[in-house]
Amino acid sequence: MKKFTCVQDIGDLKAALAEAFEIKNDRFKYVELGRNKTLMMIFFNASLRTRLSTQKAATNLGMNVIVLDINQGAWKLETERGVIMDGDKPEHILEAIPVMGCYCDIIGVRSFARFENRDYDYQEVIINQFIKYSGRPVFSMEAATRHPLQSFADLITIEEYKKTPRPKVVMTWAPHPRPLPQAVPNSFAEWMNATDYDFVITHPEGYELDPAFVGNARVEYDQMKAFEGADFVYAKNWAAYTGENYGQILSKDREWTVGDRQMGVTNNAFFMHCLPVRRNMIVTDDVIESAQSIVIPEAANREISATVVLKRMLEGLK
Ligand SMILES: CCC[C@H](NC(C)=O)C(=O)O
Ligand SMILES: NC(=O)OP(=O)(O)O
Repeated sequence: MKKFTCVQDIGDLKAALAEAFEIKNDRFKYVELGRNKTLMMIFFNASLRTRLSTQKAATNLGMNVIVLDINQGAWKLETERGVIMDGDKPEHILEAIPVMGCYCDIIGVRSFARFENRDYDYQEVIINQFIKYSGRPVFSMEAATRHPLQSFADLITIEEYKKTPRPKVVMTWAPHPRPLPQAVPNSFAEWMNATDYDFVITHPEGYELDPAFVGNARVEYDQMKAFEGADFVYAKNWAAYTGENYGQILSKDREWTVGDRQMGVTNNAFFMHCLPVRRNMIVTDDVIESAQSIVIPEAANREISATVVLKRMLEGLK
């Protein structure tokens, strides 16, 4: 595996899930694979789960780990080519990337959408520069348009908890005080569309995601209707994607906050969220604390999805 940025990069999902459950059963089984190999994790944005679970995954495989928070301690990076660098950025990313590649064997990158220009974000400029110039295998720790480590963990979790072969999975928008990226919902939709689940997306009008990610999913503007008979509810906020509204907050309607009212029309659905979550904006205290909430096992599976991806990258180094 040379890159992991999207569902296609993991290949056959059944094989990937089998590998995940094998590792979950014995997460140190491949501890020799990473001996004297170094993972470098590069964060342009904050993180708790990705930072901790990916470092744990690397130690499961016997790897050394270097973590760099670009905005704390490293030189401010110019990322645009052709810019006369007479401002506050002493280093260009096109030098920094191959230099970082000198000190490691595998690179993970977190670089969120900037919401300044939709084309720039959706061309995935930053992570593609790492893929092109680092000389190392690169995986996404959430980029501008996807979060594959999260979505792989979400799939593992649904497979563990589903009570029917083809569960109804509903991804619902919920309100948030800040404009959040479309990466998590895009990615979840991409992975759900790669399964045979009954997948529905529900959100207020104006929050339509990129059709490339929505695919064949059913879109329902009536949240209660969408929730009817659901087996899994996946809640997430995202800023508007379409046209001039890109990156904007169009609604903070707390009628969309997931509570007992909505969960009451489901098929005793499990509640999921990638975390961090704003309680009583995205979901009520009662729902996220209920027996149906699996947000903690979902977060725990981030260690498993990262271990599978790192294992495949290490195997590719041989
Ligand atoms: C895993 C989620 C990361 C990020 N969340 C925030 C709060 O920025 C997002 O919504 O994409
Ligand atoms: N779900 C997730 O990626 O969490 P962090 O942003 O804390 O890494």
